[in-house]
Amino acid sequence: DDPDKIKDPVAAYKFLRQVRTSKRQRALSCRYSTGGGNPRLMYAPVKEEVEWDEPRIIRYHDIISDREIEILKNISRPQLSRAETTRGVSKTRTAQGVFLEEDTIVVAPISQRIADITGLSMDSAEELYVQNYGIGGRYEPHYDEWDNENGRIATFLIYMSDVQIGGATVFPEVGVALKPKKGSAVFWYNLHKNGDVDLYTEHAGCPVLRGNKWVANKWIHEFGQEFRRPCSLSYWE
Ligand SMILES: O=C(O)CCC(=O)C(=O)O
Ligand SMILES: [Fe+2]
Repeated sequence: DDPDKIKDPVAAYKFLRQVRTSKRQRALSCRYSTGGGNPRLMYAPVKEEVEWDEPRIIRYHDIISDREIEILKNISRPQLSRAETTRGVSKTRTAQGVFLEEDTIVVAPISQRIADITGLSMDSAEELYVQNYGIGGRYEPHYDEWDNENGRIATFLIYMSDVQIGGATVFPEVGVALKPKKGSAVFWYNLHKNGDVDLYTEHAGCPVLRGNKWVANKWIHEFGQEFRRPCSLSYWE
């Protein structure tokens, strides 16, 4: 039963709920990383956990403090409620979101940290996009990038809350479920090195059944990564 073929969203989520942390996922490794010797990370290595190998999905622990999270939520809240009145209701995404300007106190250091951790340039990245899901809030299966020039080469998804029940980020094509864990982030490339979309990166935000889910997305684009992530003609890289 493929969710794409299921038109009824309730049936689709019954399917997605079956996506569970697999044995393979648990066997993958965990280590401290300095981003390949980045001086800003040498004294405070980031705890890195491989959630999946193909596509490579990396979880970074404790990359944002509770204080920073509170500030981000406080900045976002009034703008979220304003967005609600002006926007039509999306059928595939029942969350409220806002892009935060880079020049606010907490946002710039977070971008710098993402650059240090991933080794990628933030020059062509989008502003940090904060989203809040209430009970029942969900995001149906989608790709972050489809077919644009200077597309979203990678996604850095920060969890700004735990969720009591539900709310996992799932990759139905590969069977990975990422449980929101406050202060952690997950990172993956949406594009192969040749620029094609990695079809295994389709993902969804499962409905929040109990609790309140906050995430922040940093979408990183292709331009500026030419020397950081060299392109390749090979499909599989
Ligand atoms: O909320 C999630 O777990 C996923 C969010 C997402 O995929 C997106 O905003 O593009
Ligand atoms: Fe997404």
